[in-house]
Amino acid sequence: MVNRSDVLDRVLVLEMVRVTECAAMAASHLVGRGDEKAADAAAVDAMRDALNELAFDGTIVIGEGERDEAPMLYIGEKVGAAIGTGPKIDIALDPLEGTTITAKAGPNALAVLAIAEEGCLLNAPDVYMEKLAIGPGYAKDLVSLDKSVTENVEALAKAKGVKPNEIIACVLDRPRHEKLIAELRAIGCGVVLIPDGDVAGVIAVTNPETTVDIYFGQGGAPEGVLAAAALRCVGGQIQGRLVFRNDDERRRAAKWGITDLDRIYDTEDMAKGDVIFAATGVTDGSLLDGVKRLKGGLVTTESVVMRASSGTVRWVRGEHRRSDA
Ligand SMILES: O=P(O)(O)OC[C@H]1O[C@](O)(COP(=O)(O)O)[C@@H](O)[C@@H]1O
Ligand SMILES: [Mn+2]
Repeated sequence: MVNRSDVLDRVLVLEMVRVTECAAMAASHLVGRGDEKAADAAAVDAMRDALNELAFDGTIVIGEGERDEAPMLYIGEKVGAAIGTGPKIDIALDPLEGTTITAKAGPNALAVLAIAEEGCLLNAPDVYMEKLAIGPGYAKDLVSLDKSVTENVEALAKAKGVKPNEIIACVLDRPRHEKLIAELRAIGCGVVLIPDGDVAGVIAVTNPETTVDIYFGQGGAPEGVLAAAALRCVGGQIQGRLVFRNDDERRRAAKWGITDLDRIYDTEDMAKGDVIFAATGVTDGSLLDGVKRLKGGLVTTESVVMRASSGTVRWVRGEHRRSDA
């Protein structure tokens, strides 16, 4: 028998898509307009309004930044229409993952959201995180951030029954990754360089339709938690280690109760319990198509929503006819 809280949870799954759709449609007006801030602000506004319609007591744990630097959807902000009465939900979000991509009309910009019961999502500070991810079906800890890049590629190649030079790695195209890319190329790996958007980059390792086998490199820690939430639902492994460049960043970590600065977090450490992950494409990408504004005022969206407890993944195509879509 389905109990009441299950029904609520299931309704919430589809409501998540409404939230990411709203953010993606708002940002889509600014695709290719060269204004990252305006695109982000539009997505943030729309996502916050949509979250505030939902019957829960939500707390942002991964958001737009700390209270003094983000006017909305800051870490610790309460959202929802049932604050104090509804179920307590922790929320990790990136209303526009790929602000630069959106400004330049590049690929893979997403509106992203993950929710879980209180305490299930890592309170990651907004610093870099070194990431390593592989798809589903491999032994736990087959690869590790404690091993070298070459050792990890060799271990994965052996498990796949291929040669190391047949492995395809995805890496953010940044000067800080020069050594990493050189090491991958020295083994003969294919390196897919992405301009931005490592949430989609990490998820690509789980998708049989992409050629990507492994994800390497440093990106935002918040994006690491969001990617971990997705991998909890579809399988695959991610490891992350926070990267601190100065004392201010170390202080931020302390503020969120992080004392072991060298800790390696695995998928469950970042997102445990019954996690729900939702994303809507803003621009076309490896995971989702972007928002399309068709003749006659029809607006289409493509979204995905997934749930860790059941492993169900739903692809949702939306047609929006409201004049303000
Ligand atoms: O651009 P940087 O500083 O290398 O940071 C990398 C991070 O920025 C992004 O490329 C884009 O994130 P935002 O659009 O949210 O700023 C993330 O996917 C990635 O984790
Ligand atoms: Mn982002």
